[in-house]
Amino acid sequence: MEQKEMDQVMQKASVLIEALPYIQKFNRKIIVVKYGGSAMSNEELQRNVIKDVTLLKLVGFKPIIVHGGGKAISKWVGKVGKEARFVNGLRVTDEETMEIAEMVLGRVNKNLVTMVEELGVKAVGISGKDGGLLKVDKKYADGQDIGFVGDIKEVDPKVLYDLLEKDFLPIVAPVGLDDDFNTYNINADDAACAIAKAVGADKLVFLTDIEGLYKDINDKSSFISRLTAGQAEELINGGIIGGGMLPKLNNCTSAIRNGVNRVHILDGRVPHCLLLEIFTNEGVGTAIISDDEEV
Ligand SMILES: NC(=[NH2+])NCCC[C@H](N)C(=O)O
Repeated sequence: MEQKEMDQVMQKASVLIEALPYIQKFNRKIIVVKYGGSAMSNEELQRNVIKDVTLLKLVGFKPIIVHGGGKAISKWVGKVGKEARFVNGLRVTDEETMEIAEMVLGRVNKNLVTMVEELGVKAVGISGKDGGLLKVDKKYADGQDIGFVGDIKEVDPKVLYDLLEKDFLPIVAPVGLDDDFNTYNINADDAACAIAKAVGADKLVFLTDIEGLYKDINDKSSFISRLTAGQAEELINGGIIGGGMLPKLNNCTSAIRNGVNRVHILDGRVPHCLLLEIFTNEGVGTAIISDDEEV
């Protein structure tokens, strides 16, 4: 073999060897993946995400996917001649909108199941209604009634444990029931976070539309690769984190405070970001770790 070829072979081998300690460490561990945003927008990105999650499963992790509806809910709401309305980023959800959201999420859910099945892994798609997984209260936006938007008040993880034990890959659509068995739409980030806490996940991963956290959003060199939950709370309290990132980061710290080992914010637009984050030392996104770990 020529030297150049030899180098290439060694490079490939070292990538695989770098993964070894993580494969050992996360064996049989639960990892919750929130799948939403742009990573859902085209089929190629979808297949990449599904391949990554399936690979995680095949090397011995126990992944759970919690997904959103992407742009599809607004599209279908528009098709029936309704205008999508949001208050503080929350979709105003009347009965008809809820009906559409549940249908769209059901379809997205089964598409994801199909993609996993195509790769030879058994997946089961459920919503938060199944097995009483997600119980909600009605949520208000600044005191305003925004319809069937739910705040998770209780998670019963039994159905997920049963599926994992039987070696199925659970795929969850964020829909839940209130005490009167009305149907509610739930923010997928909130659902993923609540589920990760309830099942005692080792990792919670958010696939988002940004690279991760920045100290200064206008300065690309201020990217934060790792920080502790305490440091994240300092950023939150210091008003450094704005807009859509704030609720996400609150979910991250809440997960760590409730027993999840690490939370990762990844750019879902980067192909195979999940594998790059989990199987390499440096990762590609932002890892939020517990306070007793070293940054
Ligand atoms: N963004 C980072 N610094 N990531 C580090 C990831 C380390 C390791 N692969 C893990 O999953 O825990």
